[in-house]
Amino acid sequence: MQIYYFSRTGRSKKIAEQLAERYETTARKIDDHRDWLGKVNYMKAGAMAMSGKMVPADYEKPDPDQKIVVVFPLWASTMPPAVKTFVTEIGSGKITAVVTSLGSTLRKRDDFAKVIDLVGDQLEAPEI
Ligand SMILES: Cc1cc2nc3c(=O)[nH]c(=O)nc-3n(C[C@H](O)[C@H](O)[C@H](O)COP(=O)(O)O)c2cc1C
Repeated sequence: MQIYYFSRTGRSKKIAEQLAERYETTARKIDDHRDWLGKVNYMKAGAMAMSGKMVPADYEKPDPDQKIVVVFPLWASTMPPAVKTFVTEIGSGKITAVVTSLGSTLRKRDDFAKVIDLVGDQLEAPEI
């Protein structure tokens, strides 16, 4: 089990770390080296996600023979740009997506091996 995450405010990171602990592995960060915090960056984040943009992303290369789980926040009903990069490079069909959000769910989901929606204020690590 390989657990990856992208997180702006820490909710997805927390879930990834809980899963990593459960499966006795480490949570690996998908890192775009950008600061998405603050109001202006929030707007930028939404606009970039909505337009389907990708940004370069650093991450430890996954072993293709092991299961890949990615925990990430829903941005404008879709993936954050760095997650889109990861999914495009690795192939969505191999990935179980765990999507954290406040109210809505991932719109385009059929390409993933599986999608688990974690919606609301209080999130708990799901069964994978
Ligand atoms: C740019 C942006 C767009 C968002 N769009 C949505 C959305 O469409 N639907 C929703 O329910 N939550 C939306 N959210 C809320 C986040 O998905 C939610 O707070 C998430 O759990 C945050 O995870 P994180 O702490 O790992 O960044 C959005 C947040 C951001 C920053």
